[in-house]
Order: sequence, then structure tokens, then C-alpha cells
Amino acid sequence: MKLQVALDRLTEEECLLVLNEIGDLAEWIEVGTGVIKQYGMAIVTRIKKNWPDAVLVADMKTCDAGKSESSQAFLAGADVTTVMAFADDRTITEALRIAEQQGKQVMIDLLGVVDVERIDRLYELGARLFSVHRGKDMQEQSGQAAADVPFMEHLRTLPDARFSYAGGVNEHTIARLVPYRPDVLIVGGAITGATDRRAAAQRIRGEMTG
Ligand SMILES: O=C(CO)[C@H](O)[C@H](O)COP(=O)(O)O
Repeated sequence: MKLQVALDRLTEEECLLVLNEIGDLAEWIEVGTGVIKQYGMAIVTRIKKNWPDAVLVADMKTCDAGKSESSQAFLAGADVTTVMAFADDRTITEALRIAEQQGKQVMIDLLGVVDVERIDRLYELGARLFSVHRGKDMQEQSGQAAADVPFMEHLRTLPDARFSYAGGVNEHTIARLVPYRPDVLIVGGAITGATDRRAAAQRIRGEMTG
């Protein structure tokens, strides 16, 4: 299980500061959608240059123009770009085609998906990396997304499929996720918003392996 640290709602300098503090504890680094909107693709390039060994995820959340947005992300230095599961099939296939051409990956964000049939269709289209995602605004409601567990169980049955889990993961909620063996755990605020970020990241890593 890999740790992906999500850089969300931070300034460029804060992103670099966070990575200096905890970058060695995360195998995957995500440049958040809002950060990309604020600073453009240049911040993806800058982070890749400073952290060349990490798997760099540009959280583009593409929902149209799959070819051009995926190309943009990969050209900037991303290893993985995100595409929304509800996008048109053509958007998905174009993003997957560009990724394959360039030896990169597309992570399909399942935010908003309510049935496993869509997951099966995405798999049929060639998607192999998924993100089970409980959105920031969804987290305002109590409880977990009803589909989280069925989605994780279903994804485990698909040959070669890998998945991440994102949304409200912290040292308390992690215990319920570990049994489903996500390939990547995405953690944003619980690390970036902690007073002692390194201690928080270390505790989360401890929960992942322990
Ligand atoms: O949009 C995201 C992933 O697509 C966020 O980066 C992810 O949900 C992490 O957020 P947090 O841990 O703060 O809830």
C-alpha cells in the first residue's frame, strides 16, 4: 500500500514546504486540482523537478477534452492524470490512449458514480487505476459514502485493477480502509493541516503497515 500526499488548498511555497517536511514518507505526490487552477501546469513541472522519484499525480479531474488535458498533464511532468468517471466514454478512451502512448497512467476518479456497472464499463474501456473518492463537500455529511465498501470489494475482483481511496483519510478513519487493501491511500488535510506534519505522516504510515 502506497501513501499519496495530496497538496490541496495550499500556496506554491506551502506545497514545497510540506514536501520538504514529509516528501520522503510518501511514494506518490498529488498536485491538487485547486493548486493547478491557481498556479497552472508550471507547479506540476516544478514539483516533478524537485521530487523526480515520486509518482506525481496531477489531479486534473478532466471531464472533457481527454486528449488535450492528459497531454498537458504528462507534458508538464505528471506520471498520472485524473479523469472523472462520469466523463463521456470518448474522453476516457482518449485519455487512456495518450497515457499508453507515453507510458503514463490515468486514474479514474469515481466521485459521483453510484453503481458498479459504470466501473465495469470503465474497465471494459481499458481503465485499470481507479480512485474511490469521498469528496470534500460529501464529508460535511456524517458517515461514509454508501458505495465505498461495495466499490472497493468490486474493484478487488477485477483482474489487474488497482485503486486508491481518497477523502477524509486520517489516523482514525484509516483502520476501516486497510482491510480493503487499497493500492494507494490518498491523504490531504490530515497531513498538510497538522501542526506537526511529519509526526502525522509517520502515524498514518504506521497505521498503514500495522
Ligand atoms: O480531491 C482529492 C482527491 O481527488 C483530495 O486530494 C483527496 O480527497 C484528499 O483530501 P482530504 O484527505 O483532505 O480529504
